[in-house]
Amino acid sequence: MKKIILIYTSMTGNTEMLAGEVIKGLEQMNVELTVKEAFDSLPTDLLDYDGFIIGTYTWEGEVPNEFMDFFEELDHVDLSGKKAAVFGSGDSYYGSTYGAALRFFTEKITLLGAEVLLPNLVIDLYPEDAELEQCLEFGRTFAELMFDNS
Ligand SMILES: Cc1cc2nc3c(=O)[nH]c(=O)nc-3n(C[C@H](O)[C@H](O)[C@H](O)COP(=O)(O)O)c2cc1C
Repeated sequence: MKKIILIYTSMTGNTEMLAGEVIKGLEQMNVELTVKEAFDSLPTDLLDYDGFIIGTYTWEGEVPNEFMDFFEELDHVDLSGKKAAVFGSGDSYYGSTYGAALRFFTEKITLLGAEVLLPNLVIDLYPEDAELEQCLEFGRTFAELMFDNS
């Protein structure tokens, strides 16, 4: 069974709602899932899993505080062979920095050797029903692609 860890942070609950649906999608598949919050996680946690999913909002064009140490310490971890995906809530009002934290994560984990299986899923603020459905599909598809890639 494939082992997947989902690590997320959410200040006002939007990314948490998205995470709930991604988790449901993953749970519909035959995977062993661990869920942790960013403040409670270390990049070395990723080494114990076949795949990982990051859920994050964006704060002033940056990775939010709760993920900052994790993000910086990632540089010391070899992610070769790991499958990954990134999702989160942002606010399109912020224009060029809309969902920027997701892009920072994707760029870094790619450089560190991870294979990003899906395009980043950024949702504008609070998710509507159709967007919750997209999150569920995101989780299901991630699990499916992990099997296809093995
Ligand atoms: C001070 C401040 C700065 C923000 N900066 C950005 C930003 O640069 N880019 C973006 O996409 N969203 C930005 N946001 C919006 C949050 O990412 C958005 O509200 C998100 O839904 C919060 O997710 P959460 O509910 O999971 O905490 C900012 C919000 C605040 C209050």
